[in-house]
Amino acid sequence: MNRPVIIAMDFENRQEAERFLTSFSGESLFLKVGMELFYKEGPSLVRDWKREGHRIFLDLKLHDIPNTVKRAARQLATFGVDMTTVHAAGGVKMMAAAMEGLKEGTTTGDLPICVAVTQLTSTSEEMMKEELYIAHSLEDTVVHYANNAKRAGLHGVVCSALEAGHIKEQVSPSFYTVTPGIRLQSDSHDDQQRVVTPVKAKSLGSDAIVVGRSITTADDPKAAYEKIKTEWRGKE
Ligand SMILES: O=c1ccn([C@@H]2O[C@H](COP(=O)(O)O)[C@@H](O)[C@H]2O)c(=O)[nH]1
Repeated sequence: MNRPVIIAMDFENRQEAERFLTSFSGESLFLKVGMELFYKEGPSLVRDWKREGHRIFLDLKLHDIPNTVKRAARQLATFGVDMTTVHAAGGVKMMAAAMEGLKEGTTTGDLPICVAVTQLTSTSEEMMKEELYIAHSLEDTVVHYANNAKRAGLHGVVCSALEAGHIKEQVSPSFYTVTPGIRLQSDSHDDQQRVVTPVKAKSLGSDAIVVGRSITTADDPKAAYEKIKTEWRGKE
């Protein structure tokens, strides 16, 4: 996969999302459908966007007992998505169950890339220790969860680009790192804590960036997307 910029389609409904897509006039994009849009529009939206030539990252962050996650993953695999998520906090058995479910449900033979959320990019070191009561450093925790994800047979993790290099070093250079929390220098951080620019994400070695509001709320979304893509990939 060629260093994608994945656009987080955090819209209230299909109409708003598709109004946004008109700025891209038929271009094939990598679109992340999260809980808000999926709970409103369901699998038909995902199938339609796939048919239109977009790649789909269905980001539902499964987190439950292994049997429930396996059964949910089996259903999810039938949508033909390109990438999906579970929470690493569910443990190795839960993540392995998700992989089993995806394998059972995949009808085309193309298994979606499954990545585990290590620590949300809205979590700070302080919050992790004081609220979540995790006694290790944020970086050690992220790397530990990434190792668990590898043991469970997942393809990679969701983390901040700040941790991508350590994951490559300590888990595997080919372990896929998907990194949200991307902001241009001038942007507000909003609710994100571990934030980097596209240029920095590139230098830190992340494989894919996820960008929502910096594109979706920009005055000119297409221009914002192109600027981010150029910073992230360099001129093509
Ligand atoms: O740790 C995580 C995991 C997922 N996300 C998702 O990425 C986008 C980021 O949106 P921005 O508007 O660019 O902040 C959003 O859909 C999150 O659900 C994340 O941010 N951090």
